[in-house]
Amino acid sequence: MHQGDRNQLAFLAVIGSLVLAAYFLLSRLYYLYFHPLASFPGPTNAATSRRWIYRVTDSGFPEEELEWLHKKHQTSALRIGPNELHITDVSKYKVIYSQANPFPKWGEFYEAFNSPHTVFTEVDAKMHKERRRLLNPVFSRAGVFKLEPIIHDKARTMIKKIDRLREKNDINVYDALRCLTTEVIMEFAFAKSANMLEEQETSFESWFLTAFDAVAGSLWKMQEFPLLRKVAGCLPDKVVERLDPQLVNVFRMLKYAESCLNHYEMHGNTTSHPVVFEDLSSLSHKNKVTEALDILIAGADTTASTLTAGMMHILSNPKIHTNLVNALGGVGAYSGNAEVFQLLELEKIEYLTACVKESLRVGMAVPGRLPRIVPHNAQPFVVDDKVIPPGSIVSISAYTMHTSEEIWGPDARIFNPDRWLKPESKSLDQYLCTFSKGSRKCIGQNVAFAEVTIVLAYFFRSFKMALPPGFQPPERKDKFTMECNPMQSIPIPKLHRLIESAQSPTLNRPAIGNVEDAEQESGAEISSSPESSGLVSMRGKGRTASFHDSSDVAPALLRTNINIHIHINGNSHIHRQFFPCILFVPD
Ligand code: HEM
Repeated sequence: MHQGDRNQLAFLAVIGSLVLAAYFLLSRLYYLYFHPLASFPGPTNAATSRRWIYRVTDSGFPEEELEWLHKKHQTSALRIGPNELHITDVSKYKVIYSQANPFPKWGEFYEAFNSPHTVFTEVDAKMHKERRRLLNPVFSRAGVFKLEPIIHDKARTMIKKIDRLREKNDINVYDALRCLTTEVIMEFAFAKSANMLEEQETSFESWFLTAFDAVAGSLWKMQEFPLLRKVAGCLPDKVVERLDPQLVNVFRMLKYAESCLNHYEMHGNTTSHPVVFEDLSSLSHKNKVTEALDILIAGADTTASTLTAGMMHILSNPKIHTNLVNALGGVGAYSGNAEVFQLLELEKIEYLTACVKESLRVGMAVPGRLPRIVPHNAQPFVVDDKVIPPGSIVSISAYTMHTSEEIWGPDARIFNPDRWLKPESKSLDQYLCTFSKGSRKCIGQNVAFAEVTIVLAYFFRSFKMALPPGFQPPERKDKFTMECNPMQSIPIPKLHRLIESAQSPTLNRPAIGNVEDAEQESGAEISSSPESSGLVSMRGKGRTASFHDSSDVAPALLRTNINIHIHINGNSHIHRQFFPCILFVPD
């Protein structure tokens, strides 16, 4: 190359870099000072690039970070992306997620689920309405009653297996529940079950759960790198498998869904209950498979994580535990006779329903953002006396709704079934946002409600249960739906440890009501540190955990058998946890 050519290339490289630098600088200036959302407070990095929210989302449980930032900036409309606000004004929930005029779903977010035009991902209101009309009957209350025998059948299989294994093997309750809920929805969506509950002789492991974890694990990456998603979508399966071996199970899952549809198309519905395929006859083969698979993914882990969280909370408070067992007629009342547990009967047990609702509230399986676009040609959307420009992306999280003291009172974060049993409690239903609200609310909520009710009844009538002393809870992970970090899932300890736990004074103690009591109980020191914006800081012996406020600390102490060492850094990197480990105490 001539010297002249080299000079020219160097010149072009310098100009290119300058143009790029000017572009970044100008776009930063635009987003910070001239964008329609420029006047809304939030972290600077969030205003200029979406990387900030991807990073926070990927960190595990973004809602706590957002809550802290709302407090820090003293705002109900926090800027969390160049064009996105997170809202905490709870009165606006029904405006965004309304029945008559809902704000439309933000397409880019839902594209990452890689299931275009299903009832869950469809952005176009008309097309969504049409698909929902097809599916509504099978998800109705009448449809759920027809599905009820399947739930009993699967619950009995699970209980029997736990009973068989509990003396010799560790049992992971979270996995057991995931197998159960997946199988129920499979029967419902595919007219066939993969027999996950019995897949392994001595555990509840299943290739299907591995596939689920792979799907959930890749979701935020798919959000962050839409190009990667598009490229991966064009590559042959074999190449994708090579790039990410975990995806083998995902393809296996797709193939399984397809084989179920083929079976259904050849033999028709051979079950005694309605199945989703029946309502989808007008769709193409491919769309039927995607819809059924989406319903399976939407309904399986969500219900299992709610159940797991609910059981942990119930077991962590002896009073609630005893009340529930008594309301159900005592442990051992289950005699293997399914008649005892008919849903209609169970729904009359007020304390059980209260525990179900509280499990759905506190153990919300979809705690995070459900992003929507502020519509044009509508009433101005005003938060903090500021009009939010049409075209902006907004959301109010279930986490925000369910931790609101304005709605639930000072014990908003505490698992308290009694809140549902007061004369005025009926009005609280409108604030239970676990399933979202309006025209895009969960179509499977009747199914989920039935499953949680029936399975809690089976567990608490079949076994004496207790949390083990001093176990390490797994990290809570929000991957759109709540997951336990599989690496940290703790198995149920073997029988010789049950005696120890049954004698543990912690398990018989009433809930500790406040920080002073908690300090006394634990011998640990609890303090509020100003640099962490009122978050609770606590030092003691043992392991590390973090809590958002003092009301969280007391029940946590009880649950974790106290010797915990809590510290919170200025950045409020918080790991609040729930516990998939439950002991089965022999009668
Ligand atoms: C405790 C269990 C469950 C929770 C917490 C839950 C939560 C939710 C939430 C929050 C949404 C709205 C999502 C959004 O706006 O992006 C939703 C939608 C949906 N859920 Fe559920 N769900 C549960 C169980 C189920 C079950 C059992 C099924 C199926 C059998 C199901 C199927 C669906 C479907 C198909 C949608 C999309 C509805 C639409 O957009 O019209 N879910 N769910």
